[in-house]
Amino acid sequence: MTAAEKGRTPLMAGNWKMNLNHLEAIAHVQKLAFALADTDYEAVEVAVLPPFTDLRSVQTLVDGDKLKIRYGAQDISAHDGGAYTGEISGPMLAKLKCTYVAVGHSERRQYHGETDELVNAKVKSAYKHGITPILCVGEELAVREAGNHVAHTLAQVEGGLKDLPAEQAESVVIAYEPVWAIGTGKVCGAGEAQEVCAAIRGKLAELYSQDVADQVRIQYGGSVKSGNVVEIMAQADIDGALVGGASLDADEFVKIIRFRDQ
Ligand SMILES: O=C[C@H](O)COP(=O)(O)O
Repeated sequence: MTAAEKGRTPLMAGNWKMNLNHLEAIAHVQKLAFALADTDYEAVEVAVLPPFTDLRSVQTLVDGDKLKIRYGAQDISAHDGGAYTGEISGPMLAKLKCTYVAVGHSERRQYHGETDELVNAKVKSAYKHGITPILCVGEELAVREAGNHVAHTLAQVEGGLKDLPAEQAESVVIAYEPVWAIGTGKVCGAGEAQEVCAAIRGKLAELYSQDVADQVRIQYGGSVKSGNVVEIMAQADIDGALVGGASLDADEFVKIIRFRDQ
């Protein structure tokens, strides 16, 4: 059964990473909104995760034009405020009405040394301020080659959700992103992605309950494009995509969002 058949609304989120200034952000969101005008947002949820500096512009556009595109941030501080130079807090993101925040993206883990413990603190900070975390997990190439990809990813899920109550866990979004497939053009086979996403759902059932596991949306991320999204979205435990590079091309992102039209 696909996500929709299970009652989980697919979430297509564009992670812009460190791309597009606030003026480019406005043009990009306007183009997306125009192209998505007749989209049934009840059937597919659309979100963009721009850099922090774009959030106010995106908020103004979304509010002003009553767009149904949601937005969020790419990171959140574990702290609510204070002497943390360069950090952006949950209260700041909540004030900007962010719906989502990506937490523990592999680029944060790799370049900024984020541990499961810190990721867990950020997940809790997001919930504390009413923002839904998109918890990113996934293995590096060496881990997959050693055959430890499932265990590695499940450990990240468990670490990221540590001590999180079921009422919060049931709304978390988990993005499975094999690191070796990010920005490389090497897409993880849909069946391989499904194997890990099914294991993630199994872990959620073990940590919480089958009911919680059935509610959580699990995205796949890593070189998603219009040419492979249909096969990815046909997998039983994949409920959306976290799209990097392809989300910067409005036409391509729209084709991904409208995967059902293919
Ligand atoms: O957050 C998005 C992922 O890192 C995937 O990026 P990508 O679509 O450029 O491979």
